[in-house]
Amino acid sequence: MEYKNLDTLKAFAELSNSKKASIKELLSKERVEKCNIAAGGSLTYNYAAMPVTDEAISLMQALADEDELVEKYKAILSGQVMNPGEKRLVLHQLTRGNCLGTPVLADGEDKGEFYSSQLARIKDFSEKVRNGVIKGSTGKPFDTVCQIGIGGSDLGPRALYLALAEYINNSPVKHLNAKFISNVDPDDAASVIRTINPETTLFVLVSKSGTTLETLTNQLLVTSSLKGVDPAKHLVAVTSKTSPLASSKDVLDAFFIDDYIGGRYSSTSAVGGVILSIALGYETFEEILKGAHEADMNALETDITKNAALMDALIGMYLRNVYSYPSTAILPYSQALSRFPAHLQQLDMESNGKHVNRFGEKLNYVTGPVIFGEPGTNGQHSFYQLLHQGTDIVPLQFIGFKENQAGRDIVIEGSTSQVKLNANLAAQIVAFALGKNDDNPNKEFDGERPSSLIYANRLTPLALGALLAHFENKVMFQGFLWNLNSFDQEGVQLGKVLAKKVLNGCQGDEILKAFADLLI
Ligand SMILES: O=P(O)(O)OC[C@H]1O[C@](O)(CO)[C@@H](O)[C@@H]1O
Repeated sequence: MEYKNLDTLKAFAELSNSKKASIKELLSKERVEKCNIAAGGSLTYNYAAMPVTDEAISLMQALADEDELVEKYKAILSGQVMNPGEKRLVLHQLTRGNCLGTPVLADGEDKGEFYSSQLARIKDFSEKVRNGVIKGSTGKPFDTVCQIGIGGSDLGPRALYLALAEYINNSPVKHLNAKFISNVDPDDAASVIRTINPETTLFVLVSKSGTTLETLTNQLLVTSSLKGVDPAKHLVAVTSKTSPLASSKDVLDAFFIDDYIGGRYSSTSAVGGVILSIALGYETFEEILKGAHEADMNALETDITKNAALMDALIGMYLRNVYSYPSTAILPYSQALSRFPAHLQQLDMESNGKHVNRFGEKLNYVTGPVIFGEPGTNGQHSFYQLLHQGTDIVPLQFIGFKENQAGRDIVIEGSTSQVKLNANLAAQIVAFALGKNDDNPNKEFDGERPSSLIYANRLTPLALGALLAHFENKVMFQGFLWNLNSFDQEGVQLGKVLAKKVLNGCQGDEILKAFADLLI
């Protein structure tokens, strides 16, 4: 859908060209207290340090209304085809609740029913593994679960597990160690196999397509290493019903994900549900789903000052298309979120790193930004020099929590470590925004570096679910704004084809062979 009329976009552009807002001039105590949006799942999104004036906000509201962004979201939720090319539905939000209250039927199947039946199976299976009813082939209960998968079959589930491991350790809920194998690099699998006891480890083989080279290779590498056990009793599959894996006899059980759920949007399906329920308890996974559903409900707000994901999306587009900033940094001040930026790289860059619109027409505007990031305060000792004094301005997305997860802390020089962490977070937001004058240019900070902050009291399963869904919905709204198909990934296919060509001897492609000869 093109914009009904381009006045809003033109006004948007003129606004920034003619009178670029200054964060230094905008920022105040009152603005910090005013620019908060409840995002669901105990999260709050704060945009006080973004260069958006009231005028820009009213233009963004007009753009959201003109482009019918919430209506498009409702169309997705009700199972309408959004992508003309693929005739595919986009149903990942349905895995955590039914926002519109009506079941989504696709080819006659009640998808809500399918998802709840899969959840029931995950609950039953994970409880039996955790309480020793389901044991390994030598009769020992499982104490470790290991996911074999890559991309969306690895990044989201791994990020969510790492985000809650310490939280669970500091709770009465039993914690089964989870490990992850993803890369076809044999050292990846070796580094995990060396640390596990085959008799007490259950492997979760995750591949929606059931054809991904890395995952199938690792399945054989792992099962060939399992001495003294029957591999089929130590392996479950998570795949689509239409994949070759669905009918494999080499697995103890199989859980299914809907064809209409993209890999990078699949953490709240069985792709994340099986391993998270076995490792952290089904109730923990249920809380993640609850938080994600609350964020999905928040994303239905038509008033952008009440819709955190939509405001985040609009500001992101403003900084990308009007200020022409090429990248965005995700900076969680929480070591538990160490792999969350990596998950968001796939979510954002594989969704909106596109050069044609939904109708296959070449675009004449820029689309998805480069996403990178590391937890704070570590990033401060790594790449913050460029963020503060580099020649490129990089929009920043901070994430922070008032309390830690492990419950263990120490007071040194009058403050706890958690307070020191958040003192750095608050300081960085202000340093980026306001900078510092200095007679020595090398010590001068221009400021005017835009940032947002998502915060909550503590990184709980509920907050984590909402955080996951917030970014999924932000990326979805930006895809609508850029008129893209955010739910395919043609850009990853060429590399796979050429890799297969190398494995088959390069078939006369001398440049390909020249590089292959350097390495093989
Ligand atoms: O789950 P599968 O089908 O093995 O795919 C793994 C990943 O490969 C991709 O298809 C391409 O990177 C991702 O979108 C997906 O998450």
